[in-house]
Amino acid sequence: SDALDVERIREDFPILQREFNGNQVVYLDNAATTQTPEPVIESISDYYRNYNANVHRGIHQLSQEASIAYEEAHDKLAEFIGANGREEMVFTKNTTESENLVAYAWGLNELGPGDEVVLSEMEHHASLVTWQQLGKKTGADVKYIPVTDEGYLDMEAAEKLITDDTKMVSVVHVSNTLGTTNPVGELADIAHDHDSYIFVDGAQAVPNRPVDVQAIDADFYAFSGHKMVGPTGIGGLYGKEHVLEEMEPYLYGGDMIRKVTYDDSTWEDLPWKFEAGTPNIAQGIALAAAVDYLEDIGMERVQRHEEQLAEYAYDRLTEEGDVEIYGPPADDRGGLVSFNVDGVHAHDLSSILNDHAVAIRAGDHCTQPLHDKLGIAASARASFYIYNTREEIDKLVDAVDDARQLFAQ
Ligand SMILES: Cc1ncc(COP(=O)(O)O)c(CN[C@@H](CS)C(=O)O)c1O
Repeated sequence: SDALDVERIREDFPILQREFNGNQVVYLDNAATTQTPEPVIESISDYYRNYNANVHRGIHQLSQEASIAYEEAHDKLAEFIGANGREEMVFTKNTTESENLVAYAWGLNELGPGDEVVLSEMEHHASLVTWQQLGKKTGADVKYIPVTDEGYLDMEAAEKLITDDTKMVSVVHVSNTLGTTNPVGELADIAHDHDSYIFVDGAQAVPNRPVDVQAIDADFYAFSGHKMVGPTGIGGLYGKEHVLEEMEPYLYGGDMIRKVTYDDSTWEDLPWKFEAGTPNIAQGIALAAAVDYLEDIGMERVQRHEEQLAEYAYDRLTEEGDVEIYGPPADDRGGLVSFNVDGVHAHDLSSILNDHAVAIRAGDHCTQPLHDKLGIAASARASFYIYNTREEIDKLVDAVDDARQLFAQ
């Protein structure tokens, strides 16, 4: 069948065999971070065991091998997201650093009073706080595209908010709280009609579905390796080559320079101009192994699997009539559900679920303003990935029922 082989995949994740209080772990916190399969773990060990060296073409064999592997990882990630090549694929620590890189390397130099940055009300703090603070530093105004009651962006409002004063639109591709998929291609068109850049936060999209940054026509696109079965400490910033060429470096130091004198310096080619100092070499190489792992499954299959689980979870969780789920309908959301159970605080719920070895997230998921807008202090969130099953969702629902019995009397 065209479905992915979950049982085969689960064999690559020994952590899923762990048991707490006699219960096998049910890991449903994949929007926070995903687990790491053996081939990715092995790629890290293999690097340190067999060809650990500093990169950028030292003159000895080990450095050559490490340099080539690290550089070719850029090619693989570029291809994975539809970029033209490594020149458009900067490795960063994570999505947060990618947002900050553009805010400081571009925003600080280009924004000033009278300029506007347009965000959405569902932005993650990585984008929202970054551009909010850049606005304060530069005098630029920050505006927010409203989110409708159904959890979608109000596109009529977006058309009005994005004007010739807009210099940057920064929007999330898939919301980590609502599960909404935003029309980022349409937003890119609107932004470009007004000569604005668009930055797309793809932290919850690159791991979960096919992404083509050129089809979207994003000027910048960010993602994190640890959310796509890669290690922590590595992420990506896609930028159109001509845009990155015009940008000043973000961090200065070794590797990012071409010539240095006491008076001035010149910069390396892209993407190295934005990768100062010794990079996370093993993590970059392992991120390429993560791409191999996901491409072996197929991103269309990954997306379909996750979305079917989210739909099943939505339907099961709402059977009792006392659960509110935030965001779009069951059949129009990414692989996560954020919810509350009447009479049970999200933190109490997650604690009871933990007694059942069911791992979810509770809190604001780094979208506090959105929670304020929803009128809730916190929500519980279950997020699914390639190794989750319907049986695990049944365990989630049973544990929720246990909490309901305990708290909602
Ligand atoms: C949409 C979105 N944008 C940016 C980030 C930040 O990713 P970093 O790798 O931490 O830099 C995240 C990570 N969201 C985690 C931690 S708050 C979650 O539990 O939802 C995200 O979901």
